[in-house]
Formats: sequence, structure tokens, C-alpha cells
Amino acid sequence: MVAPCPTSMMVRTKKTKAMGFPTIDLSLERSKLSELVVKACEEYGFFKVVNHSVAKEVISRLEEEGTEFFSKTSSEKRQAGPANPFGYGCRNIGPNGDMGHLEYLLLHTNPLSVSERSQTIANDPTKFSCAVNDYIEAAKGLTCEILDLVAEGLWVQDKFSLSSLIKDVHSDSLLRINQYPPVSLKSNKNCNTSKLEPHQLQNQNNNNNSNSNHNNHNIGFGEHSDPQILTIMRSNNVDGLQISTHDGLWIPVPPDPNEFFVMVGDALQVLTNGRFISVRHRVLTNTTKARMSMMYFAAPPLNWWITPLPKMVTSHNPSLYKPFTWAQYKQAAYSLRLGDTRLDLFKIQRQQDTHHTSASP
Ligand SMILES: C=C1C[C@]23C[C@@]1(O)CC[C@H]2[C@@]12CCC[C@@](C)(C(=O)O1)[C@H]2[C@@H]3C(=O)O
Ligand SMILES: O=C(O)CCC(=O)C(=O)O
Ligand SMILES: [Fe+2]
Repeated sequence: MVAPCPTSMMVRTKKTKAMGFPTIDLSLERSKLSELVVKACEEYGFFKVVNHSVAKEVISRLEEEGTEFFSKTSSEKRQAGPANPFGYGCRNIGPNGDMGHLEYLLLHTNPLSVSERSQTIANDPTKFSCAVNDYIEAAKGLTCEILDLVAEGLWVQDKFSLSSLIKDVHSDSLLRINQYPPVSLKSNKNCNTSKLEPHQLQNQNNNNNSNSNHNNHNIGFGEHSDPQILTIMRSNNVDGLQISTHDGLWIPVPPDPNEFFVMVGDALQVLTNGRFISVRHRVLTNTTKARMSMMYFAAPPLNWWITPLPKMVTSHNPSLYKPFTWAQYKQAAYSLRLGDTRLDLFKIQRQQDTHHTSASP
């Protein structure tokens, strides 16, 4: 008899659990739909949408541009970098030493910025910027549709109060195209992490603290939440994304190139006064195939205030967060590490939070 080894059993039962997350059919009747969207945001901060109205051709044109760019030589790609924060990045994530097995293009969604950046990214900059702008418009449309459903499901008086945050021309929304090269098991074994600085190693370990059957070397993108309001994700047919449930279990997200996945970001957690929690997620590399993902991060203009919607605050349920502008929140995010829970900096400490229940003598 072959007995299962105790460690692998523990990994399967305690650390990753085969369970689902919601899939929402956008063609359903509106009141049902808004109820389902709110429930998914509350329970997972994550869901998949089907029957969306984004044209396949808009998705495939961006995917082609991404494939063309990532197949260039490293020195060609480096002309579009370094990502500080926009442009081409390879392995480095953000300014504070976080690293992953990926390369990416990070762009501001402002059409002028896209047009300028495309000069160093593509051989045909006009074709590149058209593909990017069309994708951004489609992703923005889908985001607004979802945010209007959220507002309806929460019975917020102004149904457009959430979508209007990202519709403004000065919106600070971003687009990121990530490519994760395959990392073979063999190269995992041989990977020499001693070449990394101590703080980088520390970070890889931080990103690997509560997870499934993997080691430090196949982290494509370490555990984090997205700072923005909502993220719309689409990937090719290669797996790797995992989301964390509220009780810390990791759920793999099977890829679906024809559909979109929606993530609640930190700013929506604040806008709903903690009723929704931003989803922590990470990407593990595939052993044979390259994953490509397209992330649209929906954000307000830099000088706009982020505070809980009036409907979400009552005397029994006071605001959990100090008011801050999106620029202040971004500044905090960029001063911290990828996996940090940056919203802690903006939490209001109330007296009952600081009281510890202890048996009185
Ligand atoms: C390590 C970092 C990269 C990041 C900025 C940060 O300091 C912390 C948040 C990171 C993140 C995660 C979601 C997408 C992203 C573009 C963002 O807005 O916040 C990245 C930032 C980045 O890669 O520049
Ligand atoms: O590639 C993915 O699926 C997720 C990437 C991600 O989380 C990010 O870019 O913020
Ligand atoms: Fe993310």
C-alpha cells in the first residue's frame, strides 16, 4: 500500500481547499444581478463574469500586442523601461525590492500617456495605442456596469456615485500586461536564492507564508491586495492565479480567456466602510506554459477623497477609516511592500478596539 505522506496530506486538507468562487451571468435580471454582485463582493471580494459585452476582437488585439512586445529581445524591451512606475519591468515589482517571476508593461490609461509610451514599446506605435485604448474603454465600461450594480445592491441613493469616481477624465486608472515565463521544476531545484539580497529573500518568504504545495521559486506575483477600487482581470488559458478566502485559504482560479474576473480593491473596502474586503491574491508560475494577464485597475483622480459612502455609515456603524485622497493612499502604497496591509495606516482606532477582554480578579 502506498501511504500518503503526512506533509502532502496536510497541504491538501489545510492549506488549499478545492472550492469555488461565484460566477455571475451579466444577462440576468437586474435586481437579482445586483444582489448577486454584492453577495460575491462581501463573501469573496472576487468573482467571474460571463455574458459580458466586450468584443472578442478587442481582447485578441491587445493579446497580440502583448505577445509581440514580450517576444522582443531583452535589450529592445528595456528601451521601454525601467518601470518607475510606468513602462517595462522585469522581475522587480514596485520600488521597495519586491520581486516575482514575471515581466510586465505598466501604463497609465490617459490616452496621451499611452500614445507617448507606445513610441518606445511598439514598432507600430499607432496600432499599439489603438489596441490599448480600445481595451481600456471596454474594461472601463464593464467596471462602470459592475459599480452601478454594486450601488444598486447596496441601496445607495445616487446610483452612479461609484462609477462616477472612475469616469472622470483625470481618473488615475492603470493598465498592466503581465507575462509569467514557465518555471520548470528542474530550474526550481537549481535556483540559487543566495544571489538575492536578504530583504528580497525575506520578501519571498513573506509572500509564501500561508500557502499550498510550492516553494519560494515559483512565485510569479507575491500575495497582495490591489489598492484601487476595482480590478478587471483577463488572462490567456494558463493557470496560476490564486485568491485567498477571508479565512486565509488559497483557491486556484482556473483560467478562462473569454471571460473577466473582478477583484475588490482597498479603495472599495473603504467606500463600503469595510462591508467588502479587498481580495488578497497571488500568482504561481506554470511549469510549462507562459501566462499572460491583462489587468485594468480602476481608480479615481489623484486629488479626490476616498471616504465611506454616506449610506454605509451610521451611529451604530461609524466610519472605520480616516479620510484620505487617492494620492495619499498611493503614496502610502508605494512606500510599503507589496504584501503589506496598507489600509491599516488609515484605520480609526476606537476605544472598544483597544480594550482587551481579561478576566477581572
Ligand atoms: C510593491 C509595490 C508595487 C505596487 C506598488 C507597491 O509599492 C505596492 C502596491 C503594488 C501594486 C499592486 C497592484 C497593481 C499596482 C500597479 C498598484 O497600483 O499597486 C502595483 C504597484 C506597482 O507595481 O507599481
Ligand atoms: O497575473 C495575474 O493574474 C494577477 C496579477 C496581479 O495581481 C497584478 O498585476 O496586480
Ligand atoms: Fe493584483
